[in-house]
Amino acid sequence: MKNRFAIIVAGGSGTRMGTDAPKQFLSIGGMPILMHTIRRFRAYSADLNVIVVLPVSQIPVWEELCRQHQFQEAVMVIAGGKTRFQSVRNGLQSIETEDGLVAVHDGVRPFVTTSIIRNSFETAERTGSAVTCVPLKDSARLIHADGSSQAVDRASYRLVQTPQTFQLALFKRAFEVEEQPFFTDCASVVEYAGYPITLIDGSYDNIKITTPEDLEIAEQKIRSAH
Ligand SMILES: Nc1ccn([C@@H]2O[C@H](COP(=O)(O)OP(=O)(O)OP(=O)(O)O)[C@@H](O)[C@H]2O)c(=O)n1
Ligand SMILES: C[C@](O)(CO)[C@H](O)COP(=O)(O)O
Repeated sequence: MKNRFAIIVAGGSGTRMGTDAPKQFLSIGGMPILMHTIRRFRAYSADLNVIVVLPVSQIPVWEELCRQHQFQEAVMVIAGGKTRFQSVRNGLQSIETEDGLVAVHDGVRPFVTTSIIRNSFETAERTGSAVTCVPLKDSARLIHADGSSQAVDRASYRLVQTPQTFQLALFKRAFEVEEQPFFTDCASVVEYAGYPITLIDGSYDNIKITTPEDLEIAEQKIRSAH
C-alpha cells in the first residue's frame, strides 16, 4: 500500500460561529470537535500519517485540551496560515515524499465515515483525485448582477465536501501556484493547475460545523449515536 497521509485543517478562527474559542475546539458529546474528526481518520487506519494544522496561537491550548481529555492519538501538529489554502500548503510542506496519497479534510467535519475515507484513497490511487460531494436536495437559482434571479438545473450541480484526496506528486505541483481568491477548496487549486477532478459520493451526514445551528445538529447526532 502507498504512503497515506491526512492533513486535517483546523487553522481557522470560526468567525461565522462567533464563539471566543475556535469552533474546532468546541465540545460535542463531551469532547472537542477536532478530536472526533481525528478519531474518524484513525479508525480508518492505524498506519495513516495524520497532520493537524492549527492556528499558531492555539497550539498550547490544543496541547492542554489533549492533556485534559487524555487524547493520545499520534498526530503531527503544524502551524496554519491566514487562509485555508495557506494552511493546507503548510501541512503539505511537512510531507517529505512525493510518493503516496494525501487526503485533506476539514477539522470541523467530524461525521466523515470510514467508507468515504477508504473510497477517497482508493479512487485517488486510480485516478489522481477524489473529491467528495453530494447532489442538491433543494431547488437552486442563479443571482444576476441586477439582483434578478433565474432557476438552474440542480442536476448539473454538486455540493462539495471533504475529504479531498490526491496523489502527492500532482498535489504538490498544484500547490506551487500563486493563491487565487476563488480557491475555496483543494479541488479548485488542483483544477486551476490543469489536473482533472474525479467526484465521489459523500454523505448528507458529513456536515461542516460552520454556524451555531450546525453545532446543535452535531450535538443531537452524537447523542442519538449513543
Ligand atoms: N486559515 C484557515 C482557515 C480555515 N481553515 C480550516 O478550514 C476548514 C473549513 O473552514 P471554515 O469552516 O470556513 O472555518 P473557519 O475559517 O474557521 O470559519 P469562518 O470562515 O467562519 O471564519 C476549518 O476546519 C478551518 O479550521 C484553516 O485550516 N486555516
Ligand atoms: C472545503 C469545503 O469544506 C468544501 O465544501 C469548503 O469549501 C470550505 O469553505 P469555507 O469557506 O472555508 O467554509
